[in-house]
Amino acid sequence: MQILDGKAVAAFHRERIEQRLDDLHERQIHPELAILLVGSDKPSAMYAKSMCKVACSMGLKAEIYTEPSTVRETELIAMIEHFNEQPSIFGILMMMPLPSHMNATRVINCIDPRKDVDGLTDKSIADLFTGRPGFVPCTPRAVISILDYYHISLSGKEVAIVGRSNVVGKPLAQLCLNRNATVTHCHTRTRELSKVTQRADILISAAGRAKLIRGDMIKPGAVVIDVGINRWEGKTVGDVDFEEIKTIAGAITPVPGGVGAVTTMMIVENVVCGTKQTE
Ligand SMILES: Nc1nc(=O)c2c([nH]1)NC[C@@H]1CN(c3ccc(C(=O)N[C@@H](CCC(=O)O)C(=O)O)cc3)C=[N+]21
Repeated sequence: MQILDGKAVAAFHRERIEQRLDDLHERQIHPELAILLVGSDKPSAMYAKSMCKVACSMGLKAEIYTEPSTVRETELIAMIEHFNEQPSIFGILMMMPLPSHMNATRVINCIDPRKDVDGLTDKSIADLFTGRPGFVPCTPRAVISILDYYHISLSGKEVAIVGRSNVVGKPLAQLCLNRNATVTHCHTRTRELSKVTQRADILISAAGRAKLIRGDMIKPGAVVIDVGINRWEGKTVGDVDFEEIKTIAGAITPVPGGVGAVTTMMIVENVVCGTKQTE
């Protein structure tokens, strides 16, 4: 069984992105990333922290703006509008999910699409769905980027995606379709989930539930991509029961050190390199 090493993938992209950032600095352009963290969602706090660490290590200025979950929607929108107007800010990253008392769609769509580095606005979503250039959400991009690095083709493959969030599951299905995969999209109401997952050549779990994917759910030799971030006995684990599947799967991304490690690099790339063609 092969470990798909996210750190190696991130390192592969790092040099080119740093070069681009150096070029900008030489031209006296100093891009900044504004990270908005609302409430106390653990994965979001973890992401914000590693995002800052990676950005700083590469010479990209990144700042976390933390607000309590009780912050008013109007106040949050005012912050976004301020970032929209500030020329030094190239990217605005809104951590999801937002507290339930807010209208997340309304808040997100206040982000200037030119600064929407995580591809969350309606404009970015429409661009992705119709194949126009635009910002693509970074976690799904990280998944594709890992498959590309290891030369795992999606074309004609049976792909099962578990989880249908707007940040991960839905855009990921679109990216896999663009690569000519046959996509089955599973979720909490899917009946006989294991029957569907057993068919998959590539199984991607983004459900956010520890030990959801067990050994008897995968096809021998399948590629398993674990996007989950969960706490289990004080440790960070994915959705996949690693011990159970390690003798059955052909390849797997670990948590940590898998998809998450690449996601942060994709954000930096979006901030310093601008929009990408739909992948
Ligand atoms: N708009 C938005 N986009 C997201 O992509 C998004 C989000 N909101 N909200 C929260 C989740 C969570 N998430 C993580 C990404 C990277 C790591 C990460 O860097 N993990 C490293 C280090 C983990 C560690 O410190 O142990 C690793 O897996 O190797 C973690 C979590 C992105 N999310």
